[in-house]
Amino acid sequence: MAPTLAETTTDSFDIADFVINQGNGVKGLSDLGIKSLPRQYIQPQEALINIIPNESIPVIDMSNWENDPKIAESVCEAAEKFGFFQLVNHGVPLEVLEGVKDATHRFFGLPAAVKRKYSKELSPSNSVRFGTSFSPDSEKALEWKDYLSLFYVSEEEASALWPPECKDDCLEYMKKSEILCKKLLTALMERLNVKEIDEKKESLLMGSRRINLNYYPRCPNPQLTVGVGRHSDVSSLTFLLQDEIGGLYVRVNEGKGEEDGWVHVPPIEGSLVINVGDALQILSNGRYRSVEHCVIASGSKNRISIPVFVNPKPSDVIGPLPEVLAAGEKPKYKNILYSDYVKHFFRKAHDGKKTVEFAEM
Ligand SMILES: CC(C)(COP(=O)(O)OP(=O)(O)OC[C@H]1O[C@@H](n2cnc3c(N)ncnc32)[C@H](O)[C@@H]1OP(=O)(O)O)[C@@H](O)C(=O)NCCC(=O)NCCSC(=O)/C=C/c1ccc(O)cc1
Ligand SMILES: O=C(O)CCC(=O)C(=O)O
Ligand SMILES: [Fe+2]
Repeated sequence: MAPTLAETTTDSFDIADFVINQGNGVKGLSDLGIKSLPRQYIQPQEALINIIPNESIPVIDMSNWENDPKIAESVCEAAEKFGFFQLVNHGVPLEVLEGVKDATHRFFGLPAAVKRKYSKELSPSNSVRFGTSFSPDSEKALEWKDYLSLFYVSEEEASALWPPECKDDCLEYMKKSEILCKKLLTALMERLNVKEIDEKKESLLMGSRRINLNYYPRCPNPQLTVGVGRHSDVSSLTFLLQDEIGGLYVRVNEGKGEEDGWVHVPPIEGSLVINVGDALQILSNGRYRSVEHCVIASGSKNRISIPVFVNPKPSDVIGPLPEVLAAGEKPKYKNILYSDYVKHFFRKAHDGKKTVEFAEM
């Protein structure tokens, strides 16, 4: 039985057990109507960020992509300079975006006992996982986020194992965003002198995909905690769909002499946020940048976001591409097995851009 509000303010109530083990998540806590943030969620001061107003990441209109080469150029420039941009008129149908947002609300609206069936301990497969926070065993403070993470192996596996409340919408979104993904990667590769995406390159760039459904419930003291701590993604590219609430921040001006800080990514209806991940930073020998970002939950509303991580295959060895090194550039990264890289990322708490040190020469 769910605890009463009075019980939640006493030490006799085991927050971690309620949130993590019983599958209630932070949604369960928030739904209880707690008035202050439990101490387990209070982040150390250094996790809190300096927000820069009046700056933003580029917004790129793709309507004339086929006829105007400047649009591809602005994508590549944004990937070099910011590692983050928003796309409008990107060709993924709006009803598909709405469908996957509705599916996310449907999934998180299920009873805890149903969602718990997909937890690490009970899930029928490693490719389906419901959880809370990022890496609860290794974090000093927990994160204010619940998630469902679905690794795509095949249509058949997804049909058999993904939760029926969301599988069709997730698959449709992944299918419809693939065309866009190929367009962006082709343009990004041309700039690196990679003229053709052959089978091997296709595997390195988009050999595996994972979709996460993120749920950040209303939070009593959002300034004291994080929805997601500062991190860069380990993907090649991430396609992020967010709802209208806002709360995603991206680091700008790091090491550039200007004010180092974080800018908000304002929700734009129908848009997709694209960011470069560590795998593309490594493949491009640092030319495209995977940039730190984090999420602050809302004090008044429940927020959802849906990233699709487009990645190398777990069995691929990644390192700087030969085309990039052809002109004599020194490699900044060694060759590493991609699944080792991802395991290293998942084993620790979020720690900004430290993951990539694992691949440095
Ligand atoms: C190494 C993987 C991830 C799992 O392989 P496995 O053989 O099933 O290995 P394990 O089940 O032993 O999982 C390794 C560790 O990763 C953990 N893990 C296994 N999936 C998960 C999971 N979705 N979530 C968070 N821990 C997990 C898992 O709990 C385990 O930790 P530990 O038990 O402490 O040893 C394998 O699927 C793989 O190589 N995948 C490559 C494709 C891939 O998933 N790429 C990552 C794209 S995700 C990305 O860019 C960003 C994600 C992200 C996510 C949340 C954020 O807050 C921010 C960013
Ligand atoms: O919720 C968001 O806006 C971003 C989430 C994120 O960075 C992630 O899941 O990797
Ligand atoms: Fe991320």
